[in-house]
Amino acid sequence: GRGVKRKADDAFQSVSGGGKPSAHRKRIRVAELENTSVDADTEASSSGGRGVKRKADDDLQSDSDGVKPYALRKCIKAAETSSDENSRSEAPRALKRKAGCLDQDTVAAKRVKTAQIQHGGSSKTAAEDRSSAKDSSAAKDSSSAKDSSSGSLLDRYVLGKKLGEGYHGTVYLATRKSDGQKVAKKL
Ligand SMILES: Nc1ncnc2c1ncn2[C@@H]1O[C@H](COP(=O)(O)OP(=O)(O)OP(=O)(O)O)[C@@H](O)[C@H]1O
Repeated sequence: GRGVKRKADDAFQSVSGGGKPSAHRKRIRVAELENTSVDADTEASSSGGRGVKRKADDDLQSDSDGVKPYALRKCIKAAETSSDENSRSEAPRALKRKAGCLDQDTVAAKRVKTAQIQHGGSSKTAAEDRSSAKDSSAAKDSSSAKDSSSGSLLDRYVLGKKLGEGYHGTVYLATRKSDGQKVAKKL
């Protein structure tokens, strides 16, 4: 309750206190925080007390690392929050997603979905999607070195439609003659 009220007051001050220089306003805020530090500690178990303490830390941080870009500061804050709350695994995942770091499974699953859409869809489950994606990328990886220079590729695979284009080549849907497995082949 108190934390929320103080936060609202701070926000009001920062909007309406345009006349005061910011250094002066900061000093006032630090003085306020120092005066209420005992309160903040005793209230540590309630949400208001923690909020005040965290806000004070944030303010100090934004003073010291003013040169860091906004996104970087946000990342640092999220990382700190996650280390504060050890039991939560959401924050690192969110960070990863934010940074655009998709793991390999996700990328493979996306690719299979793309292929399915192009072929009019199928009734495979997500698990099957993933495993077949792995199969196709494994097949692509293991055979590309051998096949690129030899003419044996067409002996072992029946090439299908074009799936897409990368920087280093074009990817085709292919069927392995030996077992009928559909794979993605990059030529
Ligand atoms: N297994 C797959 N299923 C469906 N489509 C695929 C598959 N693999 C690749 N593609 C399609 O082919 C395109 C090119 O794939 P590729 O793996 O060559 O991409 P890339 O890694 O960007 O290329 P490069 O390695 O040459 O830079 C993809 O964007 C995708 O549309």
